Amino acid sequence: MSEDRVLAGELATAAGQLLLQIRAESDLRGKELGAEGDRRSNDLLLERLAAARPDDKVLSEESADDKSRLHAERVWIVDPVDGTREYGTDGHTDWAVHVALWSAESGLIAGAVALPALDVTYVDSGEPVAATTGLASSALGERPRVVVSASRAPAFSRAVVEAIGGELLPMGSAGAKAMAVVRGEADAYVHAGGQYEWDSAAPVAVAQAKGLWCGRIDGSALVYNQDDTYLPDLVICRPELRDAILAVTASS
Ligand SMILES: Nc1ncnc2c1ncn2[C@@H]1O[C@H](COP(=O)(O)O)[C@@H](OP(=O)(O)O)[C@H]1O
Ligand SMILES: [Mg+2]
Repeated sequence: MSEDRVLAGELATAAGQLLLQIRAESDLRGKELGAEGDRRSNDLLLERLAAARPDDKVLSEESADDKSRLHAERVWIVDPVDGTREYGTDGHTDWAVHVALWSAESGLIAGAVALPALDVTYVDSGEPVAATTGLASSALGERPRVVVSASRAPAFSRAVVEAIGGELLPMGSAGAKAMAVVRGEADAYVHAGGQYEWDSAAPVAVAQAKGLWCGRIDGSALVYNQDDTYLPDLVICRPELRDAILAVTASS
């Protein structure tokens, strides 16, 4: 595995452990805990990236946007806590830390998604694999499961599950939802209505390496390190579901 991928995995895991510790030791809950976790996880990621990769730029949800990244060769795209709402709520495991690396030459070249409450970090293998070997070995179920935001499910959610004869599974965090598809617990993740580059960069890097199809709801490519970091919609799904899902989402 490339050194960048190893670093992405180490940083996401370390930030996740810090977040677990903060949650265990703090009396804060809700938005206050989310804000504290965001700030301290961001500090850890920025410090460790500055030490390990001093020449690279960083785009973080929790930092001022340094536009020099637009001319950089390599940009780390990080979300210190994804699923902030769930992190602040007792009993939730659907929150994540995202660390991705984008290069001007090749787009996303490394990605790690830590799910600290589940004690697991997913790192993209860097080797594109066939869908049949990369995905969970289970065949597509009779009723494919579609994960959607627990608080902001897209308007087309119901139409998507009707088109594929599936069922909806609400869940927090873009990273947690994408990794549910990577694990084979779900078959697709659809989102629309708002999101930013840091919400999807690392999850997409991992999901693509697993042979999942990733793109916008109109079928176009997800493009990162843009001036405007708003990237409001995406589909991550088993390739065999792509056409049926896009038939609904592209016309919505
Ligand atoms: N309509 C919207 N506008 C902006 N961001 C959105 C959004 N819907 C979801 N997101 C962001 O996408 C991430 C996953 O959301 P959800 O849990 O609802 O699926 C969250 O990231 P953060 O927790 O990092 O803010 C959330 O803020
Ligand atoms: Mg996020």
